[in-house]
This record gives sequence, structure tokens and C-alpha cells, in this order.
Amino acid sequence: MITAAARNIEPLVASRGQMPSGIRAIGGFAADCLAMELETWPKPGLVSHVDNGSHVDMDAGTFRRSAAAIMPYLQSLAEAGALGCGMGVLRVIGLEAERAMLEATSGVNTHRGAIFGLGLLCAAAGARAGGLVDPARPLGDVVARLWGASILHGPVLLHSHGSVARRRFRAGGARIEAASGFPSVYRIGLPALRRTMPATPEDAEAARVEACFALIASVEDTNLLHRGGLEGLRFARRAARRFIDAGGVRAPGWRVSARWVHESFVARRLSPGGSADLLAMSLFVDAHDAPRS
Ligand SMILES: CC(C)(COP(=O)(O)OP(=O)(O)OC[C@H]1O[C@@H](n2cnc3c(N)ncnc32)[C@H](O[C@H]2O[C@H](COP(=O)(O)OP(=O)(O)OP(=O)(O)O)[C@@H](O)[C@H]2O)[C@@H]1O)[C@@H](O)C(=O)NCCC(=O)NCCS
Ligand SMILES: Nc1ncnc2[nH]cnc12
Repeated sequence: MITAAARNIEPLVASRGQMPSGIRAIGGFAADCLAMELETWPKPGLVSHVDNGSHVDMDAGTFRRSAAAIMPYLQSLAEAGALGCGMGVLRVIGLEAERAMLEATSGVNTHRGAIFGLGLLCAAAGARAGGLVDPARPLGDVVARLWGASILHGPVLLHSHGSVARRRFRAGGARIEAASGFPSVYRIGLPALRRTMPATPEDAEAARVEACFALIASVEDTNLLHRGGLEGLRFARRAARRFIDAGGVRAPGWRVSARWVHESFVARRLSPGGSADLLAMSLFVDAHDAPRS
């Protein structure tokens, strides 16, 4: 499928038919990672196939429509990465993806953070599969190396919830995370996924729950700051940390404790949307980067 953004970028269209199949699969797999994030429960305060968490304006259907709408743009980002495009082109595609998301959700922001972070990882996967960088280099390093400086010095959204929270609380947010090569993915999300070593589909969901809680326990999530201020961020991190320190999904009766944490977030209207995005990114990286020996 050729997106409006890709129509504006002639080399992308001209070379699409010649893209190796490994590159052609990147966008679809990234959308699968968004679906796996959604199909994870209990996830404190977040929307899932089971309930709407702390949200009244979106449900699982909204997220599914959003993921389907942005999938072709994630694929365009992979192809742009394979063609060696700079941040200017990636930003055009990213902004088009945000518009497609808002159209699919009737104006609700479901995946802006994921479009940005997962989108950059798709571009990095494209660059690596296209032979533009060392094939052993982790995707996060590829993002930092190829686009880190432009991410930090690019235009800033002045009125987003995230930018208000970042200014008010001096938080880093999605741009710092991406420009530094996604430390939360590599140091927190990915190790949590891998240490729980899924053997069955049910175990795979448990591994995603573990990674989600581990991320909430450490990420400076501007969504939590937006909804709950510093108090909300601290509450969320402490509750998630207690769950992990008590053994996480390896503790007997973990589902009951995880559900209790989920309900305590809903009672406070807290929603760690940044950690949800980082969970999807961890799943993407888990499949693309070999474990370090
Ligand atoms: C660079 C942008 C991402 C700019 O966005 P912004 O200025 O808003 O920056 P951040 O605050 O840093 O966060 C943006 C979103 O990223 C997620 N996020 C939050 N904290 C982190 C973190 N520490 N690390 C990584 N990611 C993080 C989070 O996204 C999720 O939350 C969104 C829902 O938010 P909101 O609408 O506020 O939701 P509600 O609480 O529901 O609102 P109300 O009900 O109260 O009304 C959702 O999207 C999740 O994904 C942050 O929101 C970027 O947007 C940008 O510059 N884009 C331009 C395009 C571009 O450059 N693209 C590059 C190539 S793809
Ligand atoms: N499952 C989810 N619930 C709420 N906000 C999110 N942002 C990204 N994924 C989310």
C-alpha cells in the first residue's frame, strides 16, 4: 500500500518493488507488536481487550483501528530508512501517520508516542536490512547514530500534554528516550521480557505483563505526569516496583496482585501511555536484535 506521505517521496515509490522481503515485512510486524501490547492484561490503567482502564474516550476497538491506519506509514518509515533518508523525510511520514491515526479514531490520541518511537525503530530496521549500517548494531544504537542529533534539535510540539508536562516537571520524554537509543527498552523492557522466557502463549502474555510493570517502575512517563502530576508518577512507580520486587509474574497469585494495581491506577485516573508504547517497542526489538551473549 502506498501512503500519501510516500507519494510525496518519489524515490520511495520508485524503489518499493525492489525492496527485499525482509524490509517489506517490517511495518506489518510493528503493527503486530501494537496488537500484542493491547492484548496484554492486567496493564495498570491502560486499555486492553479486557477493559478500558482509566480511559472513557477509547477502547480496544479504537486501538485496533489506529494500529491498522498507521501500519502503512510504519512500513514507509522502514523503506525510508532502507533508502538512507534523513530525519526531515521521517518527520513528514510521522506527521502523516499522526493524521491517519486521528482520522481513524475520530480525534483521539492513541498512538502518537508509538508512531514516533516504533516508527524510528522501523526506520532503523530498514537501514540495517538495507545494508546501510553494521548488521550487528542494535536498532536503538542505529536510531541514536543516524538521527539522534536531529531528534534533539528538531521542532518541538508546544501544546501537547507531553510538552506541558515536560516543561512543568523538567521530564525527558519520548525525544530523549529515542535520541539516547531507547535505554528504557534495552535496560528494562527487553531484559524483563527475556528473563520470563515464554514457553506457551499464556506465558508470553505474562512476560508482557512483567515488562509493562518493569517499565512503569522506572520510566519518567509524561502521560502519568500529565494526569497525576509528580504525586501520580511516584505512586505509579512505587506500585509497579512493589509488584516486581515481590517476584512479578513468577510469584504465586500474581494475576490477583497485578489486577489490584490496575484497579488502583483506574481509581486515580492514571494511565502510563509511554510505558505501553515502550512495551510495544521492546517486543519489536526482541524479535529484531539477537540476545547479547
Ligand atoms: C516527539 C513527539 C513524540 C512529541 O510529543 P510530545 O511533545 O507530546 O512529547 P512527549 O511528552 O515526550 O511524549 C509523546 C508521547 O510519547 C509517549 N511517552 C510519554 N513518556 C514517554 C517516555 N518517557 N518515553 C517514551 N515515550 C513516552 C506518550 O504517548 C502515549 O500517550 C499518548 C496519549 O497521550 P494523551 O493524548 O496526553 O492522552 P490522555 O491522557 O488520554 O489525554 P486526556 O484523556 O487527558 O485528554 C499516546 O499517544 C501514547 O502513545 C506521550 O504522549 C512527536 O509527537 C513528534 O514530534 N512528532 C512529529 C513527527 C516525528 O518527528 N516523527 C519522527 C519519525 S516517526
Ligand atoms: N493500551 C494503551 N492504553 C492507553 N494508552 C496507551 N497508549 C499506548 N497504548 C495504550
